[in-house]
Amino acid sequence: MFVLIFFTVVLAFFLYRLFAPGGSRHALPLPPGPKPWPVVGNLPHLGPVPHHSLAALARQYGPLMHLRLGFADVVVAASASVASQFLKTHDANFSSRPPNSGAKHLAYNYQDLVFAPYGPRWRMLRKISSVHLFSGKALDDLKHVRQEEVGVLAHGLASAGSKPVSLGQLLNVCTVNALGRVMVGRRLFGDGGGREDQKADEFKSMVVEMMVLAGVFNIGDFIPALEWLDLQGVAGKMKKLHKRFDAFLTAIVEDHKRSGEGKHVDMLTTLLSLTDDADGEGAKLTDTEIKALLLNMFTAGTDTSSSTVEWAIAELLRHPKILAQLQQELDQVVGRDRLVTESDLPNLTYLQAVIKETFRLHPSTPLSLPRMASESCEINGFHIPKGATLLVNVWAISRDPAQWSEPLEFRPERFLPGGEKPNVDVKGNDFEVIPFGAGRRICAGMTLGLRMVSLMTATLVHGFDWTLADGLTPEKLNMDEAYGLTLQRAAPLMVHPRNRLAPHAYNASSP
Ligand code: HEM
Repeated sequence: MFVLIFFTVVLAFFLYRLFAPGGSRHALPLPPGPKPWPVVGNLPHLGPVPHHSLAALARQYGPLMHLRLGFADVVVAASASVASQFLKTHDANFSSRPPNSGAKHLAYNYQDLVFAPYGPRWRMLRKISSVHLFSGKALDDLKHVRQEEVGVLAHGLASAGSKPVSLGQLLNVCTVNALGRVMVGRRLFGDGGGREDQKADEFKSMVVEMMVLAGVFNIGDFIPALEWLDLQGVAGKMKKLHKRFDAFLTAIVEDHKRSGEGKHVDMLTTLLSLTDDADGEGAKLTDTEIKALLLNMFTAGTDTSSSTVEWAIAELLRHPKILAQLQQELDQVVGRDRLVTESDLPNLTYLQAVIKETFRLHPSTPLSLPRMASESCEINGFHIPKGATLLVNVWAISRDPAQWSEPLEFRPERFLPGGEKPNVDVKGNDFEVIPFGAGRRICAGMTLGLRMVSLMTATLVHGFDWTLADGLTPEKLNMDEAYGLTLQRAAPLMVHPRNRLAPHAYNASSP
């Protein structure tokens, strides 16, 4: 076995040197970067938390770096201006994603929206989700669903009693149920009221496992000759996890077909009813494509939003003056007689600054999602080879001291009039803070994500005072990040809520 592996790697290495993607033979140089090791290249440089290691490397080699991971060319953007070169000036060329084991084993072999190659099928899937889920009209039509689910969360917290609550877990149930009602016409878990629910715990752990696996730099993706060996066991774990997700999604789709189409007004009914010539949307979707789309929404759309709110509350607990100022704004605009609604959000200026500042310091996907160069091109005088993977270190960009004063400080005021970035938003226009990415493949669910994150944060801050469990003081709160494609807290936030509104405000009208 050892001899076989040895010769496979050596052969692959020499074939690679022979047919290497033009970088070294090109007139322009490749961007600078750390010297790669033989065969594995710069994989060892990535360390346990790649966005941290890549940020440190960028300080040494500059905001546009070239790495060789195994046999793959990888370029890393670590400043706002370099990111805008890739995602604005050269966006069309970087609108596909590189092949990877996650797309193959977890996302139904690229049949989903997140990993679909840029082209007609991606356009069709993106259009379907834009029209039925994310358009202004679709979002407004379903705003009562989000408000009801956030109301159920507040009701559960108001009756939490003396036991501490795991805030991230409850927020996750809230986002999954809100999305579940929109996507498949029903809640997926329990009553959403804050009691423990084994199925919900299991689902969250599946999503987190998916993000952890998808975040692993899998050797087989970068050294194809070694793919079959699955050295880190990643592909094996992905296949097992895929079976669990598939069973979960198949049950939902079959149940929906059985319970009679036309009864529900939800996205799954619409997807099942599309025909080949359906209203210009292009094609009938197969059951696999439908399951892949549901999988995207339930994974890309839940943990990202709920963990952002968990980070926001953790920051506010560490900054009591900012928390008090936000509560004051909420009391002024909403009063103490009812919960926040989505219609209040445009009137909550300080809340918006707090949300932006949370996204700046804790972007849910710190390395965004990878893109790929469809053709070779020139950026800032460097050669970017065809097929190179692009990583945008959005985490490093939004902590860049060249752009932000005291970048590690949580200071929402920087986004207010008179602050250093009064007109900057997080929607992909201002490259110094791009938590949702930018360009053609910007997050499809950005508007929904922003509304959910804002509504949940506002409701938690307005509805409750908070203390940390086990007598922990805010200064001692662990703010470490766990490893994965998404930015989880290493230690879940355990807290005690204390009601601050009139008792009737918490009486959620359960649908
Ligand atoms: C806090 C909330 C969220 C954040 C920070 C976030 C972040 C991101 C990022 C960085 C990307 C990659 C963009 C790029 O390549 O430039 C992405 C893609 C995507 N997101 Fe989100 N996301 C969030 C919420 C959601 C929600 C609520 C949904 C759906 C329910 C969603 C669905 C998607 C999909 C489908 C894609 C792939 C788009 C494509 O490839 O065309 N996301 N998201």
